[in-house]
Amino acid sequence: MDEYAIEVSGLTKTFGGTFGRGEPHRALGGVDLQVKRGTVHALLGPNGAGKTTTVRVISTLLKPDEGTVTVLGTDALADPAKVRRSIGVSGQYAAVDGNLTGWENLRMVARLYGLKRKAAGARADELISDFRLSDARDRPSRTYSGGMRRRLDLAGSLIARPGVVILDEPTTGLDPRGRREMWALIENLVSTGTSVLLTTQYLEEADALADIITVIDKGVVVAKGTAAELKAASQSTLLTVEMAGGYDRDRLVAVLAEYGSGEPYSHAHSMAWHVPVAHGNASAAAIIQALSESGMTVSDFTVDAPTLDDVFLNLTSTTPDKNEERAA
Ligand SMILES: Nc1ncnc2c1ncn2[C@@H]1O[C@H](COP(=O)(O)OP(=O)(O)OP(=O)(O)O)[C@@H](O)[C@H]1O
Repeated sequence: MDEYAIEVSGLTKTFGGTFGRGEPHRALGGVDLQVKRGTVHALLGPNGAGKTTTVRVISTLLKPDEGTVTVLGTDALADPAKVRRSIGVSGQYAAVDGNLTGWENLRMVARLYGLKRKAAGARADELISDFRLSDARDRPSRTYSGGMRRRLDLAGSLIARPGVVILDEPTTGLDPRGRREMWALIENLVSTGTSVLLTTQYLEEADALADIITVIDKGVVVAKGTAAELKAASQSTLLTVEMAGGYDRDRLVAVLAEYGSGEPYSHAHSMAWHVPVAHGNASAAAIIQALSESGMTVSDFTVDAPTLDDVFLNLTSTTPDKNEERAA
């Protein structure tokens, strides 16, 4: 048996530019991804990183320009129908008919999968109960909360007991409680041996759920590993300096870049600058001294362990834009 539930190699996809209309946009620039059987793998990236494009290719809804996709040992490009039968896909935009009750929605999907009337009803009963929708089973699903609709959508993707489940941003737009409920369901799913690939913009979500995280930005993989490995590989501490009054931005960035161990960055309209530093206080002291020698006054500074968001920002803010590169 293959070690991987999903194996993706060298995926590229460029949109647009057909019939002379619009500039072509390279959404994927050679993505590799391996999801081990029985694990949760998070594809993490900011808006427009290429997450949905990747999962659409894996789900056989979109053909890549180049690359290979294997799902449970089947070549997805050669035999998409077989792959479709072995995966469940649950999307950002829940495929739920609001006029049908939760139970009717599930029974309809089960019928579409070819289950006989009685078996379809029984499977719907089972999933309604597993997904804690019993109280709402006979209400039109348009009356459901966002969290309930997501649960119903996820339940629908599990009708045929797929070995691989792909979840595209399963908790975007949910409140913290809805998010945690979804996490519990996903953990439960994987405990039964299902392999899960989920896309997310939330590092916290990847941290909570995923065995392995692949970070993608502008269509390229920028990091891969366990949450702990990503945090350890990202520079261990972050120096923040607050600048007093006017300062020479280019010189400041040059000093931070020289002594820091990563790209300096600043949030919009802020006098504070951040740079990862490899040697904690020693690097911080060297930077403050160098800034002072260059005539720039630091009004305040802190040396902190990076937050998860800082790790993410640091990883994704330095990715070269393949489209800009090509245009240059
Ligand atoms: N059908 C399409 N035609 C043209 N461009 C597209 C198409 N689909 C996606 N893109 C572009 O490809 C890039 C990657 O999009 P994709 O939806 O995969 O990103 P994402 O990481 O899923 O983002 P989000 O978190 O916003 O859903 C974006 O720049 C997007 O505008």
